[in-house]
Amino acid sequence: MKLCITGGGTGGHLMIAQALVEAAVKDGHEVVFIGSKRGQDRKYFEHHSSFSHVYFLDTSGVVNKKGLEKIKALFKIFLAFFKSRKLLKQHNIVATYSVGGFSAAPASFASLSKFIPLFIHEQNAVEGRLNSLLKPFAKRFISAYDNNSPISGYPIKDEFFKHARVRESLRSIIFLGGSNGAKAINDLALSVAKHLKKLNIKIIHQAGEADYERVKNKYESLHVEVELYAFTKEMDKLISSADLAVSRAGASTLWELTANGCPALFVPYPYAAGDHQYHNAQFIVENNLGWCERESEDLRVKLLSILDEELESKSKALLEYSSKDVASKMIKDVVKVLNA
Ligand SMILES: CC(=O)N[C@H]1[C@@H](OP(=O)(O)OP(=O)(O)OC[C@H]2O[C@@H](n3ccc(=O)[nH]c3=O)[C@H](O)[C@@H]2O)O[C@H](CO)[C@@H](O)[C@@H]1O
Repeated sequence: MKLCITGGGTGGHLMIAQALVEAAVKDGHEVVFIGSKRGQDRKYFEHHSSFSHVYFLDTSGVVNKKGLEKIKALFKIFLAFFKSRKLLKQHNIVATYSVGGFSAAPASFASLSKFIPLFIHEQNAVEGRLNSLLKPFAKRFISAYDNNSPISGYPIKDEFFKHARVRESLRSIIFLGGSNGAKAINDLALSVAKHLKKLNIKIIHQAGEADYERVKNKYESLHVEVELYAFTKEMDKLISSADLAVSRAGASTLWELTANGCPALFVPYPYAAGDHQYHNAQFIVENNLGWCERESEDLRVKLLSILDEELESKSKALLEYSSKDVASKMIKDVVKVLNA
């Protein structure tokens, strides 16, 4: 099968594209990527990837623009739409998988215009604008938050499953600020550091590049030992070694914690589009799998109350909730739909 994967902008979308291309190539399929010159698409796939061909078109976001800027962005998408149509024809593409983001627009519309089946993966509990627009025309709309989704679960790396374990007691806690770090989570960690030391609870902390030095100095002045990172490539190992997490509610991190069985207090990024991080976290809370508190609330009080909570039942429930091999199931599903 010759497949096109389209979309990107941020790591959240591109990680799904990566999981899908790896699963497709493993099954012997050929995959082409159509993304944008803007955002992180190039950083992810320009030099090393499993795609047979990668294309970065001249597109930019539309949603947050006004007036002339919006018209310019729409016109670029219009031109990229024709370019995408040519690419789909040139590579004999039989199906397109969109992972969302503005860069998915040209190839998604081009696929529909050529009656090439369109599949969509939505990462968040609140649908992105483009995904909502395209949903009625898609063959499949995959979402980990929708119990009626044809495939359940979220595509994440196997490593998080390999080291999964049931948490029975609280001996270590990990603070996670997402790819850029989060000042609110850093401040919370510092405000409870001495208390955690007294309770003999080890602290692991990913503070982000921008706030790293400040956080490091503060821990030193508090005389609290900490395993501190600005950014880590060993997230699976760090999460596995923790019994509780305090984390932003970006989709990948949330599902990585779930797959690993690590209960978490989520502190959503308040400015995410459509407040989607809050709704991602609410999904966890409603299913009794973890906790969520807004940045504006008293995070310290909330966290201290969670330290006394029983972790085992939540950890077990998380493990039961997560599904393995989701990317592979998504690729096999495309083949099934095409052969139906
Ligand atoms: C600010 C914002 O709008 N972020 C959005 C962005 O998330 P963003 O990509 O920032 O965050 P996610 O939590 O989805 O993913 C972060 C990824 O980076 C990894 N990581 C992070 C830190 C580190 O030191 N090392 C490391 O490897 C994590 O393990 C995870 O795999 O896209 C997601 C999917 O659409 C959304 O849910 C998020 O709301």
